[in-house]
Amino acid sequence: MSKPVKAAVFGTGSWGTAFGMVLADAGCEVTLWARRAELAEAVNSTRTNPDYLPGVELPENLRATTDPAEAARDADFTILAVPSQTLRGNLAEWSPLLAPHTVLVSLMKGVELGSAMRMSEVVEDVAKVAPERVAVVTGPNLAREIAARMPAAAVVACTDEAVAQGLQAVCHTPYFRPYTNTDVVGCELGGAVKNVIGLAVGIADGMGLGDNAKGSLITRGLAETTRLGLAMGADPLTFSGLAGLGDLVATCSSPLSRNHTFGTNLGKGMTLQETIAVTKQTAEGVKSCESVLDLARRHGVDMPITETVVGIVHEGKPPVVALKELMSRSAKAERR
Ligand SMILES: NC(=O)C1=CN([C@@H]2O[C@H](COP(=O)(O)OP(=O)(O)OC[C@H]3O[C@@H](n4cnc5c(N)ncnc54)[C@H](O)[C@@H]3O)[C@@H](O)[C@H]2O)C=CC1
Ligand SMILES: O=C(CO)COP(=O)(O)O
Repeated sequence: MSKPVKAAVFGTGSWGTAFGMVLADAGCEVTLWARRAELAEAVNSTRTNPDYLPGVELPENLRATTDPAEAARDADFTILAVPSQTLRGNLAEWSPLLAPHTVLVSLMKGVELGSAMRMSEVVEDVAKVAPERVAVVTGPNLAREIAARMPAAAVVACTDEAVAQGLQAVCHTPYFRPYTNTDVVGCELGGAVKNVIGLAVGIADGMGLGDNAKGSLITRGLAETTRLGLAMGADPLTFSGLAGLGDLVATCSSPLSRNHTFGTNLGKGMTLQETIAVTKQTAEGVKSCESVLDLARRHGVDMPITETVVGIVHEGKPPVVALKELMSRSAKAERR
């Protein structure tokens, strides 16, 4: 019998744990790296992650450690599931420990502040690996639903299709159906920008603006994501797939989305500080809206919804004022 595939998952938060469970259900031997000893101990002794996925029973072939070397040892796939803005520092510590043959896999949906780099670019830069050794998992994958083994499709993207197919094979389960894609740029942009649009839709929901507003924001959000993607060399068709429309719809309709919920709280009138205080998990769009706008400006692309979110979240613009400005922009053709 061949040896089981080994996977290391760095980050024992919601998605790291849930995706670790997917890999374990698909037959991999999975080791989660946790920052806190109490959490690693709880995973190993109770087979649950009480902090991030309470009530979910984790498989036997998944364990946790706080030792990054132990997690990384001999891993065929090294999965990265930490906040986008801490990845660079985290990976600098872990890089020397990685197995030489390992494929690095980003689960993260953000863009680095300052550099405006996508997560796979940060991985290549810090771990000094070629793009063919870096893959991305994205799509409509709310962690709590996956952890409940509710059905979902996903995208595994890598510039090397054979590598994407290898990852697809090791995370395919009866409830998790991954498709391959070689458009890494488009897949990562879809994931990062949908968080910003999720914030916008949440704000609109919190203000009680109705479902027409939601449909309009999702569609125009997808239009500005596609404009940015085209300027960055992505395949526009990626944005009508799971990494684009699929994830936008899930995020913008679900109370499980942290970005959507964050926006809803702002739209209801909470201050930024109050909203941050009640948000226990990573809402990537809060920081990445600034780096997405940075990318848009670098590429000369107009992204009015992203600009509006930055105005509300980082510049203290009242949502009612932002709405008025967005609606009174000069009239345009739908496609240009
Ligand atoms: N939760 C979800 O439904 C999904 C999340 N994602 C993406 O996955 C990434 C991770 O998100 P979640 O697991 O949901 O977040 P989370 O907030 O549930 O967990 C974050 C994890 O990172 C760790 N962490 C926080 N700060 C750290 C630091 N300075 N150094 C090292 N580790 C640190 C935390 O201890 C925790 O284990 C994000 O980019 C998110 O957009 C993608 C798809 C679904
Ligand atoms: O990316 C996600 C679903 O695909 C999770 O969205 P949130 O980070 O907003 O919870």
